[in-house]
Amino acid sequence: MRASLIQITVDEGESVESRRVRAASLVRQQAGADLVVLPELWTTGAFAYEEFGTEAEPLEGPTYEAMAKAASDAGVWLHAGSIPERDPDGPLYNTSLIFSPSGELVAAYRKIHRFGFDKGEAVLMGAGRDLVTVRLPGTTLGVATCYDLRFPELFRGLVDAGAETLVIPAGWPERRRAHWTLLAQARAVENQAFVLACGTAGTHAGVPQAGHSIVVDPWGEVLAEAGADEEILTVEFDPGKVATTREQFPALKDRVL
Ligand SMILES: NC(=O)CCC(=O)C(=O)O
Repeated sequence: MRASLIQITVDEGESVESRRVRAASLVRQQAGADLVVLPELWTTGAFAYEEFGTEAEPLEGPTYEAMAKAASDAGVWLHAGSIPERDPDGPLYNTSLIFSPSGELVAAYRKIHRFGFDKGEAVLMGAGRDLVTVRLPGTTLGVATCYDLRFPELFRGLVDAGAETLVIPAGWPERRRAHWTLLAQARAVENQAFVLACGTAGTHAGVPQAGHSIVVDPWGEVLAEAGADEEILTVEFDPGKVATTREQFPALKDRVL
């Protein structure tokens, strides 16, 4: 399976519309990949709290339209990262969109753990409730978003629902880059699953981004890691390694709780 993680730059020097057009073009350039991944809140920036309200879109808004078309033009499964979603009957949500190679929306995931403690996303957005998995030929994706990475019980739930490849779009800051790498490897090892974690480059709202998108295999080996700048991280992996790792080192079977 070939996956491309698009570590796009998110900064104030580019308009949301221009970045949307550029992201769609980058997705189209990945034709031939099986799965393409974009980061969290790449239209606004994950820390650009003041823009969440002004740039929020309905689920089937401009980013949905652009990404559905890009997925079908490229013929790829697309985890299009997340958007600030405006629910007509409720609050904003940090919502990930996943498209099939024909451009159909196959899943939407509203981020469960909101970041910011008593400010930012934690107060501006509502919390999702539902775990989301997506069946692809050869593997089942389990999806989570950025701060979710710190909550291992969410990933256990995804594994119980059949997840073998954990896809985590993020807008992780440089300040806590060591946590990002460590937690990505931990989630891979403890769940004996692939982890595909895609961050952003650049600086927005004064927060330098870590970049360093990473792909980890079920044994915890780092298969590929990006630098800090905009980059397409492409990796080939064998989804069958999840089953062999779980068979040869059956720690998941020893769960007591
Ligand atoms: N956008 C986020 O969820 C940021 C998470 C983060 O900075 C952290 O967990 O540290």
